[in-house]
Amino acid sequence: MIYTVTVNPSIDYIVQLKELTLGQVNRMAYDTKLPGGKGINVSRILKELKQPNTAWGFIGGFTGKFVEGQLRRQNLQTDFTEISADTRINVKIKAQNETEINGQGPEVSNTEIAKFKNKFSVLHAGDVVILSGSLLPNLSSDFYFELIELIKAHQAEFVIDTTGESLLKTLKEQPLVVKPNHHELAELFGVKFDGLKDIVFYGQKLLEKGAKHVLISMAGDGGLLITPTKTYYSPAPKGKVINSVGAGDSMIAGFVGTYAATHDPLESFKYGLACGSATAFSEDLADNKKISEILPQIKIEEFKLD
Ligand SMILES: Nc1ncnc2c1ncn2[C@@H]1O[C@H](COP(=O)(O)OP(=O)(O)OP(=O)(O)O)[C@@H](O)[C@H]1O
Ligand SMILES: O=P(O)(O)OC[C@@]1(O)O[C@H](CO)[C@@H](O)[C@@H]1O
Repeated sequence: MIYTVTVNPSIDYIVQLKELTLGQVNRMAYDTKLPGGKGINVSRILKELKQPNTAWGFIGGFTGKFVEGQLRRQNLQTDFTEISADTRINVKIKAQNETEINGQGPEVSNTEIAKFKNKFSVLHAGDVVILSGSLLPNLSSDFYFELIELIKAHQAEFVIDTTGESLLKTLKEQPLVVKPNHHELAELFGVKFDGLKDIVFYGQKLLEKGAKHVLISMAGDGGLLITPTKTYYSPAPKGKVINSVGAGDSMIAGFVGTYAATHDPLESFKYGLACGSATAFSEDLADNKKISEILPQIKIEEFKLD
C-alpha cells in the first residue's frame, strides 16, 4: 500500500485575472477552489493511475471539511487526523505571470500529533510512505525524521519531497527516490549548472549519499533519472502549458505508483514524466485520459557522462 503524508494541506484558491495591478482593486475573471497540498496531489494522481493509496495528514475546521469532502467525492481514500484549527488557504494568482501565496498553516496540539503518529502502526514491509510539503509552524524541523524512524521501524520504504539541509539529512536513511528540480539541486550544492553533465554530476552525489533513485525535474526541459547503474534523460513533450501547480507532485506519483507495481525504474521514469507534463497541460491536476495521451510522446535516452 502507498500512503501519502500532507502535514500541511490547503484549499488552493485559484484566481485568474487578465492583469494583476498591485495597490489597486483587481477583479477576478475566474476563480475556483481545489483540495491542495503536495501529498494530496500525489494521492490524486495515484488514483488516476489506479494505484490504491491512503492520504494521511492533519485536517481541520471549515476549510478542512471542504478538502476532505472534495477528496471523498473523487473517491479518494483518506484517513486524516482531525485538528481543532482551520486548514490553510493558499492563493494561486494566474495573471501576466503566476504568483503563489501560501499560508503558514495551523498549529497542532501534542495530542493531535500523537494521534497522527499512531496511524503509522499499520505499516509493514512493502508499504511506501510519501512525505511531501511544508511542516506546520509549531512542529519541530525534525518532524519528518521522526516519521522516517517510525516508517523504518516497520520495514516500510519512504520517499521525501523536500529541499536544502532537510533533504541532505534524510539521504542516509535511503529514500526510495528523491526529486529535486535542477534549481533546488544547484542551490543544495551552492553551484551554477552549465548543461546536463553538471546536473548529472551533482545528482549522482545524492545517490552516493544514500538515495536509491534520483529524479531531477527540469520543467519544460524534461527530466533525468539517476540509478546506481545508469542515467537516463528525456526532453519534455511539447504542449500548451496551462498550469504549473502540482507538476512535480504528479511526477513523484507517476514514478512511485509505477515503481510499486513494476519495480522497473525506467518504466517508472516514463510515467513520472508523462504525469508531470500531463498536469502542466491541464487546468487542474492531470486525469488518466491526459496521462495516456502524453505517454507515447515520452522519449527516454540513456545519458553517458563521457
Ligand atoms: N512546461 C512544461 N512542459 C512540459 N512538461 C513539463 C512542463 N513543466 C513541467 N513539466 C513536466 O513535469 C515535471 C515536473 O515539473 P517541474 O520541474 O516544474 O517540477 P517542480 O519544480 O517540482 O514543480 P512544482 O513545484 O511547480 O510542482 C518535469 O520534469 C516535466 O516532465
Ligand atoms: O507550502 P507547501 O506545503 O510547500 O506547498 C503547498 C502547495 O503549493 O504545493 C502544491 C503544489 O505542489 C499545492 O497544491 C499547494 O498549495
